[in-house]
Amino acid sequence: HKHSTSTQDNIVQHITNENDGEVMEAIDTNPPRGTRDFTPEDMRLRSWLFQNFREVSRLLSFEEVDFPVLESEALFIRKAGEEITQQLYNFEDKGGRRVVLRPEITPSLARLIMKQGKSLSLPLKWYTIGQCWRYERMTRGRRREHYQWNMDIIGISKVRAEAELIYAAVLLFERLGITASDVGIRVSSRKVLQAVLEKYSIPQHLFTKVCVIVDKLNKIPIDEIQNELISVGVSLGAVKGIIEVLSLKSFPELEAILGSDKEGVADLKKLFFFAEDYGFSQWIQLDVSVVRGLAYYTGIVFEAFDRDGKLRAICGGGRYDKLFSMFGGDDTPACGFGFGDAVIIELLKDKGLLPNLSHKVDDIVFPLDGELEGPASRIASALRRNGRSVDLIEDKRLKWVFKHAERIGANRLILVGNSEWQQGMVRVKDLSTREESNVKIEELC
Ligand SMILES: CC(=O)Nc1cnc2ccccc2c1
Repeated sequence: HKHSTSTQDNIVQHITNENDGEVMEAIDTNPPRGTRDFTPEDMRLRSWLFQNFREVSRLLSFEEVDFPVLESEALFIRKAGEEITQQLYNFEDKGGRRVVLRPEITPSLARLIMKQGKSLSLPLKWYTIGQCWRYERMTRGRRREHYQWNMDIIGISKVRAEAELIYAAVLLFERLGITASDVGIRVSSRKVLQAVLEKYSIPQHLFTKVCVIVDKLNKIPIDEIQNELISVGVSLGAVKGIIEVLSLKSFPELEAILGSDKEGVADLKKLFFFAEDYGFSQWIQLDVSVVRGLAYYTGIVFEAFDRDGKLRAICGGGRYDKLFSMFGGDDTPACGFGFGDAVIIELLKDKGLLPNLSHKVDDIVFPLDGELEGPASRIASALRRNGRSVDLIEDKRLKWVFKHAERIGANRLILVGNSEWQQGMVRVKDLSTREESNVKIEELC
């Protein structure tokens, strides 16, 4: 009989084996809360997406790098109240070290650049695809891990770098069949917000906190935003001014408020100018409400969104010229973006753009009776050495083998039979033309 006790996190069933009364614990087959397994079908879709990330990185001459998922907690301790630093998946290891499962990639990248110091010749264009973690109360049932494609350009201070990054994202979208009518990219610059703070003579040290709060616009009610701004020390007049500027959507409006000589406005105008040459003008729009929620952005910031407004941001990034000096390093200009593996898949589903990926095998090799298993292995081995993927079958009935061949979409079914083998032949059924023929072993390729 079964009697099960269930706890929140893992259901463990005690199956009492009546024969010898021994309790055999059945493991909980679910992965840890907020994490996913990838079945072969899931993995084909993920690999297809990641292959596209890699191809775009190659097209833009980015080099692949990688970092440990485990990092020192110190790398992510920031005082700006970001959600990402309030949900650190942190713990103390057996050596008493404070460590985390990284919530993002950029700090690790900065760490490696600093570690390599003068030996690196700038500029660098690096990319990685890595799993990131957060620990949030499961009340929201959100995932605790996702994979992110990160693209970063280190050592270029001009806006051309941001144009390359936005172009990379656009190229990825186009490769997946997504168009500028499906997705837009909101672009702004934190220097615009900085100009507003100066206009209201708000002290510089509030800049990062204001950005993190303002990033929650359109996510939490406007009066909560105002309260949070006031609570960090922004005057009511300045709060009104900030909210007003954030609603601007055109350069004339922006210049009317800030003047056209402002660095932030000039940067954005350059970006929109470059967009013409790159061919991504249709994708971008000025939207001053975009600040992104990470403390270290200092200049242009951008995020891709679905024009139906059903999904969270698809990807996002910006310039972070102060991150290296924050870590005690030189003032190295940098910009980059992160592109998650979850929202993009939801978008592709909504647009009917999910690819139909099946398990591909070139040949199925099947010995028609027991003592032909040796020859069958010999044939499979020769074919594999020639680069063909082979599924060598045994202990199955021929009926099953035919169905299996159809199911996994093999190109050829190679049957090793006695009489044919005596003449150095095998029977080959081409599964696309359905032709059957006897083929010499050496002609099998
Ligand atoms: C849609 C989704 O899975 N978002 C997600 C999931 N896990 C994360 C883990 C760390 C940082 C951000 C994350 C974001």
